[in-house]
Amino acid sequence: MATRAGAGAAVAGAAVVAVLSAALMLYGPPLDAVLNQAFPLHTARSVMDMEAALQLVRNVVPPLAAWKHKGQAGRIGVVGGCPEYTGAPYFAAISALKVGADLSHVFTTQDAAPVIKSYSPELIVHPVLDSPSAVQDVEKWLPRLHALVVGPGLGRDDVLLENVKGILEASKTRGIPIVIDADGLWLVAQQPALIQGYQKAVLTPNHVEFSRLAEAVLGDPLDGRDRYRSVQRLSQALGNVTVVQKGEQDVISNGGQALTCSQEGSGRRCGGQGDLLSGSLGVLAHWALLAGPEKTNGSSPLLVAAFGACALTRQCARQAFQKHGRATTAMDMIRELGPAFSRLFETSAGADGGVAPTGELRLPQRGTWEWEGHLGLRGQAGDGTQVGGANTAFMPAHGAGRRVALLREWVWLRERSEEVLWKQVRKVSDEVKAAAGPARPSTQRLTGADLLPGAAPAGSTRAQPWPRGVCSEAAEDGVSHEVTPRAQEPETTVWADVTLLNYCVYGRRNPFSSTSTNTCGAVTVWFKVN
Ligand SMILES: NC(=O)C1=CN([C@@H]2O[C@H](COP(=O)(O)OP(=O)(O)OC[C@H]3O[C@@H](n4cnc5c(N)ncnc54)[C@H](OP(=O)(O)O)[C@@H]3O)[C@@H](O)[C@H]2O)[C@@H](O)CC1
Ligand SMILES: Nc1ncnc2c1ncn2[C@@H]1O[C@H](COP(=O)(O)OP(=O)(O)OP(=O)(O)O)[C@@H](O)[C@H]1O
Repeated sequence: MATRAGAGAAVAGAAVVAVLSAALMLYGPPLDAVLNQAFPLHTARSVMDMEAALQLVRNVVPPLAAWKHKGQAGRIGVVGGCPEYTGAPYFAAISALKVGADLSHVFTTQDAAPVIKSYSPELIVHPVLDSPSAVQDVEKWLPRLHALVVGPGLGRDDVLLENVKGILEASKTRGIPIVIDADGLWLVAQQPALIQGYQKAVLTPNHVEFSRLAEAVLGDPLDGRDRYRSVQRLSQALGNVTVVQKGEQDVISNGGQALTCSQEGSGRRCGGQGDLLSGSLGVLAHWALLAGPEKTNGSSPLLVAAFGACALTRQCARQAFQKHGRATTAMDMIRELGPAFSRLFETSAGADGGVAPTGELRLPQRGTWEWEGHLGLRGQAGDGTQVGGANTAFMPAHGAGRRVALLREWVWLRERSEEVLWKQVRKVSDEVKAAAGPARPSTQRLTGADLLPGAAPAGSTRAQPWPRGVCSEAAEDGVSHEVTPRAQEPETTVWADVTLLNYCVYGRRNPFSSTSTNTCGAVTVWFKVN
């Protein structure tokens, strides 16, 4: 697992504010390989471990697509909330939506329901949990739900816990993935048989909840010296349910495999972070099980999902803390879910139509990986000789979404100078021309035929910059293209010391500008981080 410090060391000091797409391998290495490197716990994790595990998560994220209908990306149910705790189920349910579920239901008590509804019109809130017919009321919805999150803000009222017991039994019968957190874990500690052997369950205990479970199930208090072993033992004793022990590092195990997540978070421990995690995990668990071990290279989908949710929560914490410091609350973290998700799990080079995210350049280890990036230019697009001005790219996304992602990619190399970059591009261009003939520029209206399949260097993970035809469709799709105000651009700066390997350029008249001389274009560059 990566430490950001490690990444920071590799990129220290500087200056690329960019959105560059990481052309990572479609499938990462087998999780076993990651796991083998992930322990012992006290060893520092490398960027490669981090990237490998994150890549497995990326593999299970479904593409956004025009042909999909509402609900296909996930319908999640949160069972929890009581008059005292209305925030927790809200945090979990809204997090599920923001991670990408289409619909998020909350099953709560009659008193808590209007309060939770009042927080958000986006949640579907059922005031049923304290009703005598609670189990049947929830059961009616189960066929439509892809995952349940049980416990946030539930409290410990006996009637509610009894109802939740019935809901758990009904959900298990239907094979629904269940994330159990907070007071749901209290219930499990009282009656471990409830989830014994149910391998679609994920438990997400904090320190106290873990100790309680360990005592109940293993008869031991927590062995703080060997968290990995404790988590593994608890998981095994429960029949290989997945356990996520949250803490300074999150330790995840299904009894066989184990993984740690030490993604940089923040020092702020405000309440609600666990709710964000459990709601996010509900969605990721559904996606991962749907994708299956094929997409996780044979490894446990729930382990991968849990890792993804931990990394995401911690990334939200980190981003929120950068903005709000000590004042950070769970809501601030939830607002970061979109950008954090993009940063960790979406790449503009994704073959499945994901719109390019905003975010920082994710740098690989020095000297090891090859990347593809897209550098925008305005001015005379083409052979790269007249560049300057705003550095804006219309970058076609791929696949079904057919949207044009407008990216403002500001690239500074060392001196924060575009000119340095373009000198590099020209230099590489000359080398490429010498070796293989010129890249063919186009300043015409872009059509599929104008796409320049610049030769990817040997071993490139993508054969050509983007699929033929997509650009022309994108240009004609009538989407309105707005320039993102600069102020909204991410301010993250990272240093890239790169060697450019190859590039190709395309350009066309800018259909969104009244100035006839204004062209826009993009260049795909393959480069290596030194
Ligand atoms: N806005 C809302 O509606 C929110 C509602 N929430 C809901 O509240 C309900 C109760 O959940 P809970 O976590 O407060 O109860 P529980 O597990 O009994 O802990 C009690 C005590 O254990 C300790 N302690 C806790 N963590 C620890 C750690 N890592 N390491 C060490 N010690 C630790 C700490 O003890 P202290 O330090 O105070 O002595 C703590 O006070 C539950 O339904 C939840 O969903 C929350 O989601 C937040 C937002
Ligand atoms: N010391 C820490 N350093 C960094 N991240 C942490 C630390 N402790 C917990 N976290 C992260 O915070 C998130 C929530 O964990 P936490 O232990 O706060 O859960 P919780 O007590 O169940 O939360 P809630 O307040 O929602 O009930 C997890 O993603 C975890 O990785």
